Amino acid sequence: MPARLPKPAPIETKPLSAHRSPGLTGSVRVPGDKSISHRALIFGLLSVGETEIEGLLEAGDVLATAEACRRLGATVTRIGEGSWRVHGVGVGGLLSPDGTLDFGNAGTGSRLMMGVVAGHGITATFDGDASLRQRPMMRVLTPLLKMGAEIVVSAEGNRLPLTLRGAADPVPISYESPIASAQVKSAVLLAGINAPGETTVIEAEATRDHTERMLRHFGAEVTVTPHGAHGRRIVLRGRPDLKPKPVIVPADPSSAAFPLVAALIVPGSDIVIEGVMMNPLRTGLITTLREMGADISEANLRVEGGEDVADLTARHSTLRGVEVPAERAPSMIDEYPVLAVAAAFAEGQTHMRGLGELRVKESDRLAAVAAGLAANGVAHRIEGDDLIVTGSAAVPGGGDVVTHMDHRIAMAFLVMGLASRVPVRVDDTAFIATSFPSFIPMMRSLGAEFGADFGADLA
Ligand SMILES: O=C(O)C1=C[C@@H](OP(=O)(O)O)[C@@H](O)[C@H](O)C1
Ligand SMILES: C=C(OP(=O)(O)O)C(=O)O
Repeated sequence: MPARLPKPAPIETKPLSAHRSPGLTGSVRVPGDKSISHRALIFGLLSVGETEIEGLLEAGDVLATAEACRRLGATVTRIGEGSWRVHGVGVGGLLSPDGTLDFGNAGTGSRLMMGVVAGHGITATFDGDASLRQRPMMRVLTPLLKMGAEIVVSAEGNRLPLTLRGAADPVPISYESPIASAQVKSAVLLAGINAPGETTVIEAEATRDHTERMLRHFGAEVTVTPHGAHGRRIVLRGRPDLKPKPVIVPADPSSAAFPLVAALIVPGSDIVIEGVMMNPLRTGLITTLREMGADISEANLRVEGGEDVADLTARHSTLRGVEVPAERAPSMIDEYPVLAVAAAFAEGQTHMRGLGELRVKESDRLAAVAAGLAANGVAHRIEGDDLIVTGSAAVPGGGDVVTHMDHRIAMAFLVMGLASRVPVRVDDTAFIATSFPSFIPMMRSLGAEFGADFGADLA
């Protein structure tokens, strides 16, 4: 009998305040990359035999994908901390699951698995929490329907809950994605695995390439060529014989972003974040922070699990506002909430361009960030899809931040409170467990001061 999967912690509202802290010091390793963790489980499902995964992110979003893989026929076993085995059934061997696949808060898990189901002659019902039920699914369903999948039933606007009938013989397509989205690209490629011939995705802006890398790692033939100024053309030869391969998951740069920015804004800080993935399609935040004057250095550059990783040292820095070009957005799409916090502490104006996609994340992040900045006395404005923040080293703070079921909003504003004059309160930290369950204790280990005191008396 396989060991039972750990269940995601029950969600209850957990408010928290972050207080001006002494300099952060010490060395930490943030958990495994969320994007790679989802994909490692899915590729384990799609290969016949045993895939060993080390460093898997054990957080709500990924545990939901693990459970979905199990219901589609894989045996998924936790061996020890971050150490997992997936005994997969292989392409073509998937089963129609009993009951609903519940993806909780996870856009990536649900959309990638829609690609998997679309490429198999099976039927599955997808659901999620109130945040995921709001998120657009047609972006992945449009190409998947062209490949032969059918929507059996769905909530209004083709949102979740949704039942998808896959194609036993998916049609290979060439798809020019109108959105810069690794989830869309990945859904098409995952469906294309079971299609005869070549499935092509053309993206105008290069997005994270973990699916392409993992396809190759598991034995598929993928060619990637430049397309236009910033884009790529990805061609997958269908029906590869995927073979299980060990996966080592590097530390998540999107999680590292929080201690990184905290060290830059809290005076006296000097921290090390070990083994952070430095895939250039994920390092837009580091590029931007350095342009702002951040003291971030890389040491022990090495390759782990097929990805470049480095130990990052970050020290308190005097930051200045910069222009952040729209074409950089895909390489730092999840980092804008915490970049906005860095911008609040930077002298002058930081102009972040092309943030339309932030409106359809776990919350409307453009609106949630703007509301959080307003609550904490930070001058800012939204112009179209741009966010413009006018910062200064002295951020008032004192705000009550509404997190809207969004882990990154919660973590970003807790980071702000570590350096603002008056503590910052967030209404709910429960969703941090979807991507970074150890965030609060890890930040405390560096010297961050949080309280549980949620009330008007703090100011
Ligand atoms: O493919 C992935 O693993 C992800 C892609 C991004 O979403 P989009 O594809 O919607 O940009 C990102 O925001 C998400 O956290 C993870
Ligand atoms: C957008 C995110 O994730 P997802 O789309 O998987 O919910 C995120 O983690 O910031």
